[in-house]
Order: sequence, then C-alpha cells, then structure tokens
Amino acid sequence: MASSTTTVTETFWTKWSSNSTLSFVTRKAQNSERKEENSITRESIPEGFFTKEEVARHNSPRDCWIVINDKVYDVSTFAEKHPGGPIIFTQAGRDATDPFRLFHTAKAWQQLQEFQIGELYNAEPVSELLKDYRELRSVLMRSQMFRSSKVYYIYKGLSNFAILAASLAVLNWSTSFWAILLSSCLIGLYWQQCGWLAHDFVHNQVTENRSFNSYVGGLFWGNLAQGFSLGWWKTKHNVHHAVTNECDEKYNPIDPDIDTLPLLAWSEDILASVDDPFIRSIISKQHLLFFPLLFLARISWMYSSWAHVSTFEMPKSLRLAERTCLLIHYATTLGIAFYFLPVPQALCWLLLAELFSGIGLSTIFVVSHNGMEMYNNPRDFVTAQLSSTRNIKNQFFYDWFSGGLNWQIEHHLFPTLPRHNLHKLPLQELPFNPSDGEP
Ligand code: HEM
Repeated sequence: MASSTTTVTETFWTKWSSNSTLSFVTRKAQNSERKEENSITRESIPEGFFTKEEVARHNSPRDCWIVINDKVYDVSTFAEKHPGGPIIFTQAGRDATDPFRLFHTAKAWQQLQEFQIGELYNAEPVSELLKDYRELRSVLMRSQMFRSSKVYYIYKGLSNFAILAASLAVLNWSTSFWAILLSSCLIGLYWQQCGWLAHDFVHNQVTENRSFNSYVGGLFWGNLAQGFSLGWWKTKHNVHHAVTNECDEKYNPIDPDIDTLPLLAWSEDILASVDDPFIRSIISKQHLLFFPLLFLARISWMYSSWAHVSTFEMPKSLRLAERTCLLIHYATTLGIAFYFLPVPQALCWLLLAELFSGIGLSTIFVVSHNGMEMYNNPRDFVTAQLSSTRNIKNQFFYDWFSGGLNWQIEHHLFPTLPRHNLHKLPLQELPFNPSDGEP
C-alpha cells in the first residue's frame, strides 16, 4: 500500500514542474469549448441543468450561485449568514469544489444539500492535475496525516515561553544598549513565533475541535500573546487562501494580502489601474519604500486588529473576549518595558521589538507569494495555488523561523495539515489505513 501512496504523490508532484504548460493547455481547451457552448440555447438544456455561463452570471452577494462537484447551489439567501463570513462571495458564479473542501466539516457538506438547485450541464471532465490533487488529499486523510501530534504543539507552546523568558532574563541581567537590542529582538521573535502558533490553531491543524482551536488557541496565542485580532486575521487569511494573489479585471485585489495600494503595487497591471499621479509617484519609489515598510508591518496589523474589534459587526461576547485579550497583551508588554527600563530606553525597546517582529512576519509572506503571478483570470484551485505560491528550500533554521511556512505550497494545498507533517510531503512512505475514509 505504501508504494501506491508514493506513486500518487510522485505523479502529482511531477506535474508541478510542467504546471504552467498544463494550465496554458487547459485554458486553451476551455476557451474553444466556451465558443461551442455559446451556441447552446436555454431550450436545448434539460430542466434542472445550468451551463457554466449561466452560473457565472450569478456572481454577486445578493445573487450568488456556486458549483460543487458539478452540482449547482443557490446560496443567495445564505451568503450573509454563512459562519465563515464573506469569503463565500469570492466563489460567486464559480466552481468552488476545492476551496469548499479546504474549510469544511461534515456538517457543512450536509447543510449544502439544502441549497442545491440543479446540476451543471455538459460538465467538463476534471483535469488530471485536479484529479491527482483530490486523490492525494484522500490518501493523506486515510493515512492519518491530518491528525496532529499534541506533544509537538505542547513543545511549540513551551519553546515560545522559553523565548519570552530569555528576553526577560536579558533585561534582568543588563540594561546596556546591547542587552536592550538583544532583548527586543527576542521579544519580537516571541511574538512572531506566537503568530505561527495562532496560525496553526486558526487553520484547525491542532485539534479537531474548531471552537477550541479558535476561541482558546486563537485567542490565547493570537490576541493575548501576539496582539493580533483573531477575527480580523482569520477572515482575511482564509480569503487569502481561497483566492491567493487574485485581482479582479480592474486589478483591485480580491486577495486582501496584496491590497497594498497606494504604497505598493505588485504587478504592472495593478500599477496600470492607478490614475492618480500622486499615488503613481509614491509607487515609483516602492523599491526604496519596500524594506522600511516591511519593518512597519506589525504596527499596521496591530492597528487593523484594534480597528476590527472596535466595530460592532461581531457577536458581543466575542468582541469582549477579543478586546480583553488584546488589552492584556498591551498591558503586559508595557508593564515589562517600564518595569525593567527607564522611560526612554523602554520606548526604544518597544519600538525595536515591533520593528523586528514586523520584518520577521512580513518577509515570510513576501518570499512565499510576492513576485509570484498575480492573475485576474480565475483558474482551477490547484493551478491558482501553484502559480501564486513559492516554497523555500528547507534549512533547519528557516523551517523553524518561518513556522513551517517554507512549505508554503503544501500548506496552501492542505491548510489543515499540521505543521509537523508538511515536510513529509511529497515522497514519504505514508502509514496507510484503508478503513479511514474521507469525511
Ligand atoms: C452552501 C455553501 C456553504 C455552506 C452550507 C457552508 C457552511 C459552513 C459551515 C456550517 C461552517 C462552520 C464550520 C463547519 O461546520 O464546517 C462554515 C465555515 C466556513 N466556510 Fe463555509 N459554507 C459554504 C460555502 C463556503 C464557501 C464557498 C467558502 C469559500 C471557499 C467557505 C468558507 C468557509 C470558511 C473559511 C469557514 C470558516 C472555517 C473555520 O471556522 O475554520 N464556505 N461554512
């Protein structure tokens, strides 16, 4: 059995190398098929069937159809009540089969049935790439690869506290310039590492209990330890996973992580969408602004977090929990600074810690996605991920420093796969239990 597993993974990974050709060929084939479909009239389609083009016209929040496994669903009445929030709109008028699989439990698959209105007419056969991806996913499920090691996550939590303790120990030992520099660097690292741990919880990698992951793991490691809002980050990050590096045809980002105008534009097409001469002049300096801005990332994200928990859109109890945890974060950080250091040095320590943590977080994102393709022609999930996501060759330090996100492609294809299993893809011989099916 193990050898068949290896074959599936090998086949899938081999195709990555020829992916751009594959996507070009697939697109060409789709275009010619589209021309043929245009000649199809509504009368010639059996009752209960819809063409891809018909589905694509229902592409707004109030009129939202999606396709999953060649079945057509009208989610217009549900979209605003969706527990995962507005991410559902990113799939309006599209085939959402693979993004849907990323995020949901059996409960959502059941609920989905309520919304079916028909089936896709003349559904195209699934590409070999997608077929392999889906097969690989089910192999990983049957091999228990989505089960986390609790020991690993306890170790991660404890090792984060060890970094915090080291930072405090340095301040306790000396308040010299070098000690302040080292301690602020360590606390910045602590926040960054807490961020990766919150990331794992919020992706439901750590336990199967989703409420525990978000409201215990996410609130503790995200809001309290790291100082970012769970709700703000989760909504933004899940959308980033569903439509990585995607812009609309007017080059407005759909992926919020590349929504950096008026400071940075990630492609010439995005730049071309900017008319304002003042903004163009700022962007023309982006090669100079780029690295300083990366240092400021954490300050900007803390601002967005507080702005998020100040709105009244979230449930009252969650807002209270998020705010309380954020306030504890601010109070403990200020408390540490002013307990150990006089005011000017304390302020320097705080600023340096924010800057170090900012660059530590943002560089991981930059190397993983920026400089990869930005696209406005929606394509299948796997092709989209492969064209917009980059791995960094594993080194022990970088693996640890980046929270395992040097395996960014694997992470994007399987966001709920625990961090400690990412490096086992693609060629590892997996333990295989044929009795465990896909949920
Ligand atoms: C009729 C269509 C849909 C239904 C019935 C549905 C239902 C649900 C349900 C019940 C949950 C709570 C978690 C769970 O029990 O699985 C959920 C969460 C979520 N949904 Fe959907 N959903 C739909 C479409 C989509 C689409 C198209 C996307 C985007 C690709 C999406 C993204 C999410 C996300 C990101 C979450 C949050 C997951 C988490 O808490 O970790 N959903 N959805």
